[in-house]
Amino acid sequence: MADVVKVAIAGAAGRMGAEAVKAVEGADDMELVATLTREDSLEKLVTSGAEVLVDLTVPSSTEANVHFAVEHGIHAVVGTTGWSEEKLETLRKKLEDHPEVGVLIAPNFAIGAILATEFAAKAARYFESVEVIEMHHPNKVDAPSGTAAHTASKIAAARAEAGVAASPDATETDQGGSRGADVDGVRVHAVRLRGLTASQEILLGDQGQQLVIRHDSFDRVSFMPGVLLGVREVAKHPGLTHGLDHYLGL
Ligand SMILES: NC(=O)C1=CN([C@@H]2O[C@H](COP(=O)(O)OP(=O)(O)OC[C@H]3O[C@@H](n4cnc5c(N)ncnc54)[C@H](OP(=O)(O)O)[C@@H]3O)[C@@H](O)[C@H]2O)C=CC1
Ligand SMILES: O=C(O)C1=N[C@H](C(=O)O)C[C@H](O)C1
Repeated sequence: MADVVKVAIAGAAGRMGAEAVKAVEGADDMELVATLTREDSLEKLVTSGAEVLVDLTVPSSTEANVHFAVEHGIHAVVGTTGWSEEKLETLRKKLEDHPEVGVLIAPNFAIGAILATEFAAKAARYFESVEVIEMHHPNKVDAPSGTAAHTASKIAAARAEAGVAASPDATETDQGGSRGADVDGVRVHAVRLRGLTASQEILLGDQGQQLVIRHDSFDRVSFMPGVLLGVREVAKHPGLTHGLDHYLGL
């Protein structure tokens, strides 16, 4: 890519999209060539000459947007949630036909949240019990959060690799899903509360002790350095990258 990266933002009218527009406009090494709302045709990506699509839309839109970008040789930096393992696998296969294209699916762009997930995965093998609580603003449309699902999966993988048993739980009746969602065997609880932006707590328990790893995003500016890093790096990483931790050398 040239010194100045041509960027398009889908979901530009949304909470994250509006913040990303400001961030890209403020970056000397980027040019915002297109903003897309739900009404816009994806052809705008091609006609604007975009080199990188930043997708900050909704779970029901993101897959089509990213596949369109890949088919047209445009890299994609994706913050939108809703990427199941099945959807990721479909995308991996599509990328095999476009080996020069890079896609970053980032469940969370905030460095603190990325580190919290890493620390939790590292700690998970040493504790008998682990559960995740995510807390967000009440306008969020999906639960559990993409970050919490990603964190739980990484915790589960780390525990499986270390041969740690499932967290003990004597629950016999669970009315209304009180025990939360089961993500790869790890319980994930979702709170929706006015005043919050995005928080995550990982509770790790063992006999007579508890470790709590917590991260709070108080403002969406917390995500912007990660978005810009993704835009700068994505072309250097062809294929699918799941998690900004891979660009950070974590
Ligand atoms: N990875 C990260 O660090 C972060 C990820 N997120 C995720 O980013 C996504 C966006 O969050 P947020 O900004 O709060 O949500 P918003 O609902 O505020 O914004 C989403 C925007 O996308 C628009 N949209 C929907 N479909 C399309 C489409 N096909 N093309 C263009 N625009 C479209 C929506 O329009 P309409 O209103 O008409 O539906 C809306 O304006 C969510 O999945 C959220 O979980 C959020 C924060 C951080
Ligand atoms: O919708 C949000 O706000 C957020 N979504 C992402 C998620 O689902 O993990 C990232 C962050 O938690 C904010």
